[in-house]
Amino acid sequence: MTTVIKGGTIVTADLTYKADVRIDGGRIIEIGPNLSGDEVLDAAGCYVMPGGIDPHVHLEMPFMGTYSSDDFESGTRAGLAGGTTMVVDFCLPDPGQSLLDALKRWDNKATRANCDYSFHMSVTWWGEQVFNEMKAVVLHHGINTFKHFMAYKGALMVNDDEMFASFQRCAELGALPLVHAENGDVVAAMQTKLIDEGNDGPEAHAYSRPASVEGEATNRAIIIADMAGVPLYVVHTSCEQSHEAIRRARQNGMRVYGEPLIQHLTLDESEYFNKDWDHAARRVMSPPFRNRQHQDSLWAGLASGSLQVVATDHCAFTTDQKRYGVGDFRKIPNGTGGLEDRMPMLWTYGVATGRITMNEFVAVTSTNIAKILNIYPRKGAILVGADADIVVWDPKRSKTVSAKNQQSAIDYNVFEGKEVTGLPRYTLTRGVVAIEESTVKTREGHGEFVKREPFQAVNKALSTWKELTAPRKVERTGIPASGV
Ligand SMILES: NC(=O)NCCC(=O)O
Ligand SMILES: [Zn+2]
Repeated sequence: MTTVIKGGTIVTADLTYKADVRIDGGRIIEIGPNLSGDEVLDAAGCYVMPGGIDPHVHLEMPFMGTYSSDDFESGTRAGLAGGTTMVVDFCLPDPGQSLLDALKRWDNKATRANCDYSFHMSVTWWGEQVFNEMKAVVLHHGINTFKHFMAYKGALMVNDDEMFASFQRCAELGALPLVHAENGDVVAAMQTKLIDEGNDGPEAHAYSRPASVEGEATNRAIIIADMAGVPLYVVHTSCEQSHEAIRRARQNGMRVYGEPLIQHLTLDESEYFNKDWDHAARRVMSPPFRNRQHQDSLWAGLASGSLQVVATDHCAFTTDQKRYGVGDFRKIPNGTGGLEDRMPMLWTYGVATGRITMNEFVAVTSTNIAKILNIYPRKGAILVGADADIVVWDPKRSKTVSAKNQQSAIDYNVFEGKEVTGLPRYTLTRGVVAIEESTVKTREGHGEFVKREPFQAVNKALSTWKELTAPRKVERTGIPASGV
């Protein structure tokens, strides 16, 4: 059966033009005027765009003594409802655990996915076993990205020497390291001080993680990546200090990518000063929300290209779970939702306000990350041969965000009450209609794992340059006798 998306305007990262799209076998098979098919989807007045890719989600994540409450079923259903057709979760080995054993757990969880997915592997400890298994992860399991937490001391955090060793291994394997950049030692010390002073509420979470600790860690990770000769992807870039480090590195020729979250772009630190404990705690995530100056910097980075991707870090905990931290903000599970709202919020606060163009919207929600992850043009493109992961975007549909009608399993929404204009009319996952306006037609288990090949070009270029510029012993004749 062929499906035709008819009468819409195709918007890609580079082009805007009118054409129909014909789909068969889950792929785009033709793009052109006046196409016909067995099933016709009316796209009049809509933009036909590559479905969103969210490269930063945590579904059923074991974290801070609990599990995040959206699993691969509810999480991917939420994503599809908001126009996202692929997610990348983080496989998280326990300290000392085999990476391959951890991967089995994630493979099992993901069988319920409604859309395609992939994994980043997290490096949560270091040793010969990790070094060896990284190769199998890249070559046999289709994972070309490794995440490093510079925060969460005593839990997920890795030290600089471990990070340097892992980055060097990534360089050899054609993999890309990711960092959660916050100085975990300083954060831990700040947390203790705040608690000792009687500052135990959710606002203290923000006090303990100022922008400077993020900027410092970003800069440190960039230098370690440069020394290791590997590109770097900085997740949830939330502040000017971190953006500044990324911008400077890029100006100096380094391949460094930055990923603001929709939450940091549209919500600010005043959320933590709300008198309602639950309201503030529900918004506790790391890094915390910042002030307007930082938000302006992130928007500018998206417009100018110094920041490349908008993600969510979707890691949703219920109010009851957040209440584990009553009396001690350090125990509030860190994380917020966002999968269903990322694209509508970015369209409303980005495209409709003129901060970014429609083409930049496609770039930062889909195409750029597809290129960074090495899955373009299978994903992130409206091209013949690409997977038919497509969102038919109706710029006139609107709603008020509310937990009452969201797909996510949790009992609140950090964007509650926001008016968004710009929503999917249809979301298609490999050619199958999963969302038709407000009707959810998702199919549990439809999602497939997307294998990602190691990087050839960038890692090769970096290693060639590294070799050319490596320190070399100067061969001398007539060396004078030792002075002693
Ligand atoms: N970001 C956050 O607060 N929770 C999810 C885990 C992480 O990525 O740091
Ligand atoms: Zn993180």
